Amino acid sequence: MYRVKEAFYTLQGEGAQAGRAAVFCRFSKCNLWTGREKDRVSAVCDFCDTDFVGTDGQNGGRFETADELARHIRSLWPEAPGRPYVVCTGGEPLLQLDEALIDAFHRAGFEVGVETNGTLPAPAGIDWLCVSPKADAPVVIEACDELKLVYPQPLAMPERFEHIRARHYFLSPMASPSLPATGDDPVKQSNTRKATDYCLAHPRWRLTLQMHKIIGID
Ligand SMILES: C[S@@+](CC[C@H](N)C(=O)[O-])C[C@H]1O[C@@H](n2cnc3c(N)ncnc32)[C@H](O)[C@@H]1O
Ligand SMILES: Nc1nc2[nH]cc(C(=O)O)c2c(=O)[nH]1
Ligand code: SF4
Ligand SMILES: [Mg+2]
Repeated sequence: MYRVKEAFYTLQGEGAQAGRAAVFCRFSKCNLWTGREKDRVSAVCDFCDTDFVGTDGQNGGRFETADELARHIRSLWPEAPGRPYVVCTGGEPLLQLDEALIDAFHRAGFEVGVETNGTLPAPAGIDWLCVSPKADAPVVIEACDELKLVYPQPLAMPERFEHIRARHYFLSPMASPSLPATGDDPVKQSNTRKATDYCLAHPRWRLTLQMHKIIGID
């Protein structure tokens, strides 16, 4: 059984695949926060901008089999040329994503991207793996396509992750979890300046912005 909070067709807003059309499959639950506001202060990851509790979002639900979920996700992809792309996120997708589901996505014609906090092993077959470390949570993934670190995090500064093999090293300015996606976010503005300065001083790292929030899409 797979539990999905929501699923939607949009443009990937972050990282090296930014601007690419994708169906986002947001799995329920995370291992670093319950998702309840009252638990945020005591959570390992305390700045999450996402609601991943339950299965009640747009196109969300419970899916008994991998093929059933893959068919559902495929129904959200347009009938048009271009390689179908699914981004598995959450919540923490690696609590649920298994090889059976990756195989089902591939059979449905999808390339499979994953957004993970890196604390759980990744199943084989993922086409694009993005690891985004959180606070002092141990990262068990040693190689990925992109490392995308939310910045600044006092317990997770960039130097700690340079041993992880990646094609791209990104800093993503931390946004206020509570503010609406669009509009003024002074905290994000100040973190964007800090991330910019870090990239200028450490050119291995590149800046990525949450483009979807800037343009006001999902
Ligand atoms: C909601 S997480 C879900 C996937 C996975 N649990 C993870 O943390 O990577 C999706 C992406 O949003 C980023 N993110 C979460 N809260 C954020 C915030 N307040 N500001 C900027 N990025 C944030 C995460 O670092 C991750 O790259
Ligand atoms: N457009 C868009 N791009 C994204 N990239 C990562 C996201 C996520 O929440 O995992 C996300 C998201 O929620 N929307
Ligand atoms: S950002 Fe990722 S790891 Fe942190 S609470 Fe949200 S879903 Fe979990
Ligand atoms: Mg998001």
